[in-house]
Amino acid sequence: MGNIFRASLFDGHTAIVTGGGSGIGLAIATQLGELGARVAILGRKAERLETAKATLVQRGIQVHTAVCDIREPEQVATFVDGVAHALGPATILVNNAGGQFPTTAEQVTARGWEAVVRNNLNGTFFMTQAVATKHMIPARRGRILNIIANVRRGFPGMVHTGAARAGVENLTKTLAVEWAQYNVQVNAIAPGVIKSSGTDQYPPELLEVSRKQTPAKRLGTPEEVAHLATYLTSDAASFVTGETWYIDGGANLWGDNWPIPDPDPAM
Ligand SMILES: CCC/C=C/C(=O)SCCNC(=O)CCNC(=O)[C@H](O)C(C)(C)COP(=O)([O-])OP(=O)([O-])OC[C@H]1O[C@@H](n2cnc3c(N)ncnc32)[C@H](O)[C@@H]1OP(=O)([O-])[O-]
Ligand SMILES: NC(=O)C1=CN([C@@H]2O[C@H](COP(=O)(O)OP(=O)(O)OC[C@H]3O[C@@H](n4cnc5c(N)ncnc54)[C@H](OP(=O)(O)O)[C@@H]3O)[C@@H](O)[C@H]2O)C=CC1
Repeated sequence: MGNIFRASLFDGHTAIVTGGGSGIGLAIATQLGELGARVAILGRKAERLETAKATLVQRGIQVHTAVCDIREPEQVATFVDGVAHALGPATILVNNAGGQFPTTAEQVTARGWEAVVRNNLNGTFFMTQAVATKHMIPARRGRILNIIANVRRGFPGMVHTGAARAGVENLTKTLAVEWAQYNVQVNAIAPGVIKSSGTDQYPPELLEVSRKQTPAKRLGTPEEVAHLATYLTSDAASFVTGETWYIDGGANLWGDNWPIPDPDPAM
């Protein structure tokens, strides 16, 4: 599918896309950049960022990259200041960095729980607070978009990420209200199962179950998520705030979210 948006839509904007070095984040960074935004991406792996930067620059996009772990507030502050210096204050923030691993609730260790909650909930808040206070609130202008997951019916099989993403969904509502006075809109996207560099790490049989459980009978693409992100960060959505937008081929309405093991017959 081609791009339905106006080429100069984001002229004069600076967009931060966390985790913009791969998958959904890179698709969003590409689309915002192709529509005129200057783009800043971060991640933990320098090599991944360099490869993504080359792709974006090849498309004529002005890019800033820096290694940053969103779980560390000092690194976040340094990154956000670096963006202002390199590209100007951010008008758009897409909190896309995150992830987890499949586990039963009985088996998850304290360190595993903490790693996932820190990544998805703490990291999103640290980045949001820094960008809003340093760039958006002083300018009285900003769009924040949080990428979460399908948590409508809990997240059996990934209890840690379900709890963390539900936290981000609630954060989205709270900040939409608190920051409406500053002309900062805050929304969330809940993707279903998307074929990406992220899900390529999951066992193919799990993804096949998800495909069958999706009414559309296919997985989504990063570009489809990027189209929704473009709408929600554009002026077309200037009266939209505090909402979570599902993009999942109907998956949240039907079928198992993610397969959980059958009961152990010995128990
Ligand atoms: C249906 C929708 C599908 C959604 C798809 C997507 O989201 S696609 C996107 C997918 N993309 C992503 O998910 C990318 C981002 N995700 C990540 O970087 C990791 O998943 C992370 C969030 C755990 C952080 O990692 P990190 O390197 O900072 O963490 P760390 O090394 O410090 O580990 C801390 C503790 O975590 C535990 N533990 C860790 N891994 C596993 C495991 N596989 N197995 C079991 N346990 C695991 C372990 O207890 C460990 O403690 P230990 O044993 O060392 O004492
Ligand atoms: N694909 C799917 O089906 C779904 C994905 N999602 C979510 O969408 C987002 C993008 O996923 P996707 O593109 O598929 O997967 P990827 O694994 O490709 O993307 C995750 C990105 O986040 C970065 N990242 C992870 N942790 C940190 C951290 N602590 N600090 C900075 N950067 C970090 C990674 O870079 P690096 O490793 O270099 O740090 C990577 O670029 C994730 O939050 C994911 O959980 C939600 C629902 C479904």
